[in-house]
Amino acid sequence: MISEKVIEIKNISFQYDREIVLNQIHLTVPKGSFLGIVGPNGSGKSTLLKLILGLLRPDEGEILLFGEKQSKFRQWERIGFVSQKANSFNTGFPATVFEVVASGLTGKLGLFRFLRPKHKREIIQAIEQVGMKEFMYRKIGELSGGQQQRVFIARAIVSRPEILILDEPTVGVDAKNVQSFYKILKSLKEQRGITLLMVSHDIDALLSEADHVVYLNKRVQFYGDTDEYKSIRGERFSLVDQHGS
Ligand SMILES: Nc1ncnc2c1ncn2[C@@H]1O[C@H](COP(=O)(O)OP(=O)(O)OP(=O)(O)O)[C@@H](O)[C@H]1O
Repeated sequence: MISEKVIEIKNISFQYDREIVLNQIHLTVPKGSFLGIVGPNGSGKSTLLKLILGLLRPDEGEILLFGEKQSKFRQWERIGFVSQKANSFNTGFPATVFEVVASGLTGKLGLFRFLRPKHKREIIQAIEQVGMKEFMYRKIGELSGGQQQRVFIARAIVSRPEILILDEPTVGVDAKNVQSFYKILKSLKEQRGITLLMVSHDIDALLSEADHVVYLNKRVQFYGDTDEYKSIRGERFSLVDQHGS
C-alpha cells in the first residue's frame, strides 16, 4: 500500500541573516504518522515548522501540502498549530474556555459571524476530547498551565485539522499533565487519523509516542523509525547541549 504524503519538503534552504539555518532539507510526512523532531538548540526545528506553516518563505526549494504547492495552498484550516503557551497567549485575557476554543473556528467562519448550533456542538466536542468539559465556562487565566495547554489543543482541533503541528507544547507542564497530554494526542491519532508533527526537548516522552523521528542539525541527519533512532542515538546524535541537560 502506498501511503499518502500530507507534507513534502523538497530541498528547502533558509537563512534569516547571513547564516544558513536550514540547508537542503528533504522530508516527506506520511498521513497518520506521529513525527518527532529533535536536535540541539538553534538547529532550526522551530524555523522548519514556521516554513511548513507558511509564516516564513524558503530561499530555495518547495513545500507541498496535501500534494499542493504551498504558495497556492489556501485550506489552512486543515492544519492546526499549538505552540508553547507562554509565548502565544496573554492568559490575563478575560475569555472563557468556550470562547478561546471558539476562536479556533473564526478562520472558517469569519470573525463576526454568529455561531450556529452545529458550531457550538463542535466546540463542546473539542473541549470534551481534551477532558475540559467541567471547566467550559471558567476563565482561561484561572486554569493551571497543563489545563490551559489542553484548551489550546482543543482550539487547534476544533476546525478538525488533518495535521497538528506542535512546537514544544509541554514546556512548563508537570509530569502528570504531560502524560495526559500525550494520551490526548494518541486518541486524536487513533480516532481522527490526524498526522502529528512535534518538536520537544522532552526527548524521552516524545520518543515513547512518536513513530518516526527527524534529527535536525541544519540538515536532516536522521529520518526514520523511532526504534532505529533509539538504537543508534547515543553514538551518533548528541543532544547534550539542550537547555543545559
Ligand atoms: N527571527 C529570527 N531572526 C534571526 N535569527 C533567528 C530568528 N529566529 C531564529 N533565528 C536563529 O536561527 C537559528 C535556528 O533557530 P530555531 O529557533 O529554528 O532553532 P530551534 O532548533 O528551534 O532551537 P531551540 O531548540 O533552542 O528552540 C538559531 O541560530 C537562531 O538564533
